[in-house]
Amino acid sequence: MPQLDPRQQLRKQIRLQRSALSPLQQLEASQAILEYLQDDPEFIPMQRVALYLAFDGELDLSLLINCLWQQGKQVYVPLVDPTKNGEMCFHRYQASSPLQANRFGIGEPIFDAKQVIDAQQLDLILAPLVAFDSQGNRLGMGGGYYDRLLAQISGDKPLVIGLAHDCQQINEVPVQAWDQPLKRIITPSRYWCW
Ligand SMILES: Nc1nc2c(c(=O)[nH]1)N(C=O)[C@@H](CNc1ccc(C(=O)N[C@@H](CCC(=O)O)C(=O)O)cc1)CN2
Ligand SMILES: Nc1ncnc2c1ncn2[C@@H]1O[C@H](COP(=O)(O)OP(=O)(O)OP(=O)(O)O)[C@@H](O)[C@H]1O
Repeated sequence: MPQLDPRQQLRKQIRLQRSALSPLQQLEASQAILEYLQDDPEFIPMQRVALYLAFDGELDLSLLINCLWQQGKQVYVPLVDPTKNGEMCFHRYQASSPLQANRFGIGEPIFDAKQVIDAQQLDLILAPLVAFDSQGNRLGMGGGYYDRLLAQISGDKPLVIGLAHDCQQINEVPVQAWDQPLKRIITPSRYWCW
């Protein structure tokens, strides 16, 4: 059997831990995130928010999504390009948007070029991750989707915040040259800012 590389091993281990969280732990985590964001004055003017549709034990954002819709804000979710390896865009997601599973089994809206937004037009990106460390280093699912996208962003806008359960924190992410460290991460127990 070929050995998994250390990043693959970490992904496997943390994904298992994350999937083992109970429905109650998941619910409490979702509520905690909603409270952090609702109480943050910085968040109030933000109109265009990209986030993700949770799978595999990721911190579930359904509560937040409903709250954003109620506030009349625009919600965007990732849509992977099936023709280009590693490329994704952010696509509008409304209560009426039909969803279909992508190649990874993650729900996404049906592609419509008019509903794609340039990342630079967003106010906020809430990014999923598999593992993070106390320096803000991020390990994702391994597709390089967010690394590529975040590499195109410069300046203060959009604000990028990683979201994770506390159990996703590890001592040290084995970083690669292309990894994009995060300036902020929110977990149910802590708001990290670097
Ligand atoms: N909710 C959510 N949506 C997201 C991401 C995410 O991390 N979370 N992504 C963030 O990048 C992109 C999808 N990235 C992914 C990359 C790899 C795998 C995955 O399951 N890989 C398999 C093996 C590869 C395959 O099936 O082709 C595996 O690891 O077992 C899933 C999603 C876009 N959408
Ligand atoms: N800015 C970039 N430009 C081109 N290729 C990149 C870039 N960032 C990452 N990649 C490629 O993507 C692949 C996967 O990267 P990595 O393992 O770091 O993904 P990840 O951070 O875990 O996943 P994700 O960012 O999708 O959550 C690597 O082989 C890397 O070469």
